Amino acid sequence: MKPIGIIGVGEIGRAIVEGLHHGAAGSAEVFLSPRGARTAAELSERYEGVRVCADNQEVVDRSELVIIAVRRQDRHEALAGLKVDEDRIVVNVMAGVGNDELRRILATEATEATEATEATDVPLVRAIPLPAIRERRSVTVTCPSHPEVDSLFEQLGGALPVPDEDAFNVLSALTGTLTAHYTYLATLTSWAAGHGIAPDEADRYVRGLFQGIGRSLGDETRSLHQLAADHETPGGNNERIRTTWFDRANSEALKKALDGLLADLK
Ligand SMILES: NC(=O)C1=CN([C@@H]2O[C@H](COP(=O)(O)OP(=O)(O)OC[C@H]3O[C@@H](n4cnc5c(N)ncnc54)[C@H](OP(=O)(O)O)[C@@H]3O)[C@@H](O)[C@H]2O)C=CC1
Repeated sequence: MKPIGIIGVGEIGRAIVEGLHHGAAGSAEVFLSPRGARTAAELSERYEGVRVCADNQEVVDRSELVIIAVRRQDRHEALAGLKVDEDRIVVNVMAGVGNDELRRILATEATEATEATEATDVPLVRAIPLPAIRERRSVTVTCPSHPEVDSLFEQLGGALPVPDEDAFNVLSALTGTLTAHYTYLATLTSWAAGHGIAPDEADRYVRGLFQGIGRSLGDETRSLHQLAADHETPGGNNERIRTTWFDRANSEALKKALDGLLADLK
C-alpha cells in the first residue's frame, strides 16, 4: 500500500488510521500532521509505521496519497503555503468543499499568488469516510472514481464511486441524518424513563430493538418498504405510530431539511 498522509487528525483522521490497522492488517506507512497533537501522538505510539510529522508540508512530501481531514473553516490555514506535486493523490474529505475550490486553494498556495489563475493537475478525489470505517464497516462514497483511492476504501469497508459532485452532495446530505437518528433513539429512551422505566433498562431495551433493525438491514433481498411492512401488523401499534407521527407533514419536513442542506453543500 502506498504511504498515506493525513492532514487533520481528529475523529475521522483517527478512524482512518484505526481502520487501516483493524484486524490482522496494518502494513501501511502513515504520516500524520502535528495538529490534533494528542490523538496523533497516541496513534503513533499504538501503531508501528505511524509517524507524526513536523508540519503539513512534511506530510505531503512523505506520502503518495494525502487525505485532507480538517474542518472546513480550517482549510486555508491547513493548506497555507503547501506545495503538492502532481504525482500525489489528494483525498478531500471536507464536507462542503468541492474539488474545484480545493484545486484553486492548492494552486494559489503553490504559486503564492493572491489570485488563483491556474489550477494544479494533482488528482483530487472527494470522499465521505464515516466513523464506522475504524472497524471497516462503512461504505465510503468517492468522486471521481480513482483506482488507488477506491481500492483504499474497498479495504476499509467498501467504496461507492459516483460520477459527479451533484450525486456526491446528495449522498453527503444523507450522512447528515445520523445524529438525528441517535437523538431519536435517546428521545424514545427518555420518554420511557419519564413513564417510570429505569433509564438504564430503557436504554438497554431501545438499543436491543434497534440493533435488531440494524441486522435486518443486512438482508438486501427485501426492500426498505418491504422490511417496514414485515414489521407491521395491519391496524397494529407500528402502523399507528408510523401514520400518526411519521405522517406526510413529518416526511415533507425531513425532505425540506435535506433540500436546505443540499443547497448549502453545492
Ligand atoms: N466526523 C464525521 O463523521 C465526518 C467528518 N467529515 C469531515 O472531515 C473533516 C474532519 O472532521 P472531524 O474529524 O469530525 O473533525 P475534528 O474536529 O475531530 O478534527 C479536525 C482536526 O483537524 C485539526 N486541524 C485544525 N487545523 C489544522 C491545521 N492547520 N493543520 C492540521 N490539522 C489541523 C484539528 O486539530 P486541533 O484539535 O488541534 O484543532 C483536529 O484534530 C471535516 O471537514 C468534516 O466535514 C467527513 C465525513 C464524516
